[in-house]
Amino acid sequence: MATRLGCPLPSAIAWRSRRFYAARALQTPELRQWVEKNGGYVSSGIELTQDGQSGLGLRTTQWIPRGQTVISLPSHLPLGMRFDDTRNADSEAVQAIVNRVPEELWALRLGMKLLNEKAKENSFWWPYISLLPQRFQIPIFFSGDEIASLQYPPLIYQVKKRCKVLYELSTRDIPAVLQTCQGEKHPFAGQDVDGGALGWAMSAVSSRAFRLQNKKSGDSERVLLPLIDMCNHSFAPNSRLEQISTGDNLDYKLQVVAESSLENGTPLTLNYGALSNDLLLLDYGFIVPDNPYDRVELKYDPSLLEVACLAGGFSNQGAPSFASPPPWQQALLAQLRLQGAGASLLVTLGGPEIVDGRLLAALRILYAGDASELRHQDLKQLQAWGSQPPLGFVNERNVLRTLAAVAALVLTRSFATTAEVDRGLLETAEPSSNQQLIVSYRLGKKQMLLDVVEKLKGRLKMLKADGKVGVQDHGARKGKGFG
Ligand SMILES: C[S@@+](CC[C@H](N)C(=O)[O-])C[C@H]1O[C@@H](n2cnc3c(N)ncnc32)[C@H](O)[C@@H]1O
Repeated sequence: MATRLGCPLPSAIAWRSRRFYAARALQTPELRQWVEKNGGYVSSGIELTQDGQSGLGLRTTQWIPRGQTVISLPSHLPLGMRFDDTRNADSEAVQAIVNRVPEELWALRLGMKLLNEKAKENSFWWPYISLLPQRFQIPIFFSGDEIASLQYPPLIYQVKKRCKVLYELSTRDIPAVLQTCQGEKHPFAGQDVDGGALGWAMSAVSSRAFRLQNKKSGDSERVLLPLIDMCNHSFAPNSRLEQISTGDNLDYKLQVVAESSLENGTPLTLNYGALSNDLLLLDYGFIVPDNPYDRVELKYDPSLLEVACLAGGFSNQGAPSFASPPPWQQALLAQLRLQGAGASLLVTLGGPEIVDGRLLAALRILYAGDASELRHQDLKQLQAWGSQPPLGFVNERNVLRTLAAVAALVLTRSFATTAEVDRGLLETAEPSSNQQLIVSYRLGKKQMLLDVVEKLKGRLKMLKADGKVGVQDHGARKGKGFG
């Protein structure tokens, strides 16, 4: 079982029918016609294209003015859960299977619907479904060795968790439901729904679904948007998705609108959301270099702080007691939710804030000699950098040194290769290969930690350079104190 976890999806390709292998790009006029025939609109100024890096995409074939609608879909074209839809009602078996899928694996829930539609090749959505990619370069399809070579424990944990759920569903839960369905009642035309098929369905949905407001229930739901989902991602997109109410009833349409004027030949891009590289890789199979939403996650761990404190130059004597701080410090750590019931120990390094505010505040508190030092501070101030070190020069110096050592320790403890080795590997990796994706991903995390160390060292230098820093102006602060 342990070895299968890395790759429980052997037959993703075998599951697919021969007809399914037709070149996707060749079928794209059919998709356009299908959208138009079913009440949608597609501007004559856009076309589908293909490149080696991001697959299919949409591109302008003429100048498009800002604000122009380039695609419009009526509300019956998106493919969502919609079990009440009588036209393409799911069988009881599919509903029974979906009910066994954990809620957090929403993509798989919707994917089951997709598998059901796919089995009926004459389904309403077939012109769209037949264009979905045959394979996905996402970590649940990586080999065990490739998953291990991601090197970053939080992501490896997530990948293994997904693999385990898929494995259990496909070997235990789904067969239990399907063995009760024979002949015409079989929702997938007698085909096994194994880990490969399930993994395919989950990947198809996780890499393409959009979150929309359900006008009837008011809830948000994830749906697949034919043709619109051919837009690739950018954090600085040139198009936006709009959900527009039509008339007085609850009906709506979905539109892709040009955010700026677009020159001929411009790829249409949408923003998939404020997603870290972990989520982009897990769900979509790509990463964005210098992603502003990416962070390195770690657990708030007193023993790590202890080692970092010593590595930062503190002697054993005089070092704070990280594992069992005095009660006044414990009370503040609890307010930061780093201790006690309801604690949330996940903290981050990287991003514009350099380190998680809670970790910064915790260290400032732990290095404070006694509660009176904090009486003119509030927790909000302690979680931010500000122009002055809130608890004085010595406290801030200790905090910065310890944080830099934490980042360096995470770098050396978590990752089996150095950034330098990874850069060398990238020079020889095949473009668009799993190896290139994996090494780029882990190198991004390492670079982020190296940047954190550099930024903290920079702050340390500035702290020394400014003679005034460290003189606490207690008189200037009023109220809000908790000391
Ligand atoms: C919603 S689909 C977009 C259409 C897709 N390119 C296709 O071939 O069907 C999302 C997928 O497109 C690719 N993609 C989108 N934006 C990308 C980007 N900025 N860089 C690399 N790949 C991207 C990824 O494979 C992702 O899973």
